[in-house]
Amino acid sequence: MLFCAPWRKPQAESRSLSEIYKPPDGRLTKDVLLGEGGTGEVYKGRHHRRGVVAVKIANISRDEESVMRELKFLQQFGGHKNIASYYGAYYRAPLTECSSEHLEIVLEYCGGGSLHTLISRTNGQSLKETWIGYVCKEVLKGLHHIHKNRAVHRDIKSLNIMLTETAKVKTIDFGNSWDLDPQTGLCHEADGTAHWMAPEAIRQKGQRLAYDTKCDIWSLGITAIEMAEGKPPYADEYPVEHLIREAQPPRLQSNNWSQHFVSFLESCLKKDPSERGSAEELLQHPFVTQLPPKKIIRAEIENHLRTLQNRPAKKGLKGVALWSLKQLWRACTQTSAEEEAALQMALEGFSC
Ligand SMILES: Nc1ncnc2c1ncn2[C@@H]1O[C@H](COP(=O)(O)OP(=O)(O)OP(=O)(O)O)[C@@H](O)[C@H]1O
Repeated sequence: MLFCAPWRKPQAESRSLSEIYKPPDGRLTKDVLLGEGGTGEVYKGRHHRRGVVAVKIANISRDEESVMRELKFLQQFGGHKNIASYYGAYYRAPLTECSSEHLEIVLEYCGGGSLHTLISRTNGQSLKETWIGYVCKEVLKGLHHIHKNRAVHRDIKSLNIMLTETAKVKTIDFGNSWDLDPQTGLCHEADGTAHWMAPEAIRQKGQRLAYDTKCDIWSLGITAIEMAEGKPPYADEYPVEHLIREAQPPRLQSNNWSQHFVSFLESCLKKDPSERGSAEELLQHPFVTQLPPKKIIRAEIENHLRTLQNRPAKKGLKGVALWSLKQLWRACTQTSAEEEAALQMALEGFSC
């Protein structure tokens, strides 16, 4: 019996990848490295028609099937406004006999960085509750679209949620995504990142897995805790799988969060997936329906992203001290408005 429909190369596409995807031939240039994952590196680049883009370099010699599966999901879902757009892919032949074939996947550039970076570079590693509500709402919209089409993302976490420079929220990385079985609506393959994985998606010895779209909702709940507390529950525990399966669902540590937030999390983190809210249901939850106007929240986040961009990345105390001294020196040589801004940044540098 077929459960998770495995990806198969369509009949019409039994041609070689070099025939399906053309070489870039000067249409695509790569610039700075944006990030690195299991699939390969992601660069900021320039496409002759799209302008600034992100370029994901996927090694097809290593795992062609998973790259092609990711491409399929990008093509299918990249049109949604909460999913990074897919613009196309180019083929790169191996440079030598021993090197690998690559696909250069061209994506919408998310210039605000990952949600993970936003959390880790914010003082106290805790985001404002309205920002958490806004991010959850935008991710839920993307998930609703994916789930409606009978697929699961299976790797929702702060590293796979990106922000544009204007604080729009975009889900990335469909490398773990999977189509649900058309008959049962279930998936039986174990995959995901341990701390964010739903209890039912964790394989136990001798047990057959069976889970559905609700696994993404659990991962979103864990991501909401990450936004509030800077890390997922049991962050320092390895392995964590037995805790996720056996312990009570995680809760927020502080009592300072609103009842709406607490209740939203309870709906995301029900251990029994049939009691967990769906994306569609959670989009009606007051935690995300009673937010201040989106344009206000986006302006706040956009402003914060700009401040972070002007601040050095964490380089240890010495790096921060040196940078802050430079800012102080600049403050002494500038006009009063610039002086105040530079002083503010210098002080923030010491606390970041
Ligand atoms: N569209 C984008 N715009 C800007 N940066 C991006 C974009 N896509 C990816 N990145 C950066 O590259 C990193 C790796 O991307 P991605 O998660 O897609 O790679 P991966 O190899 O599939 O990772 P994983 O090992 O989690 O499967 C991201 O965390 C992010 O920092």
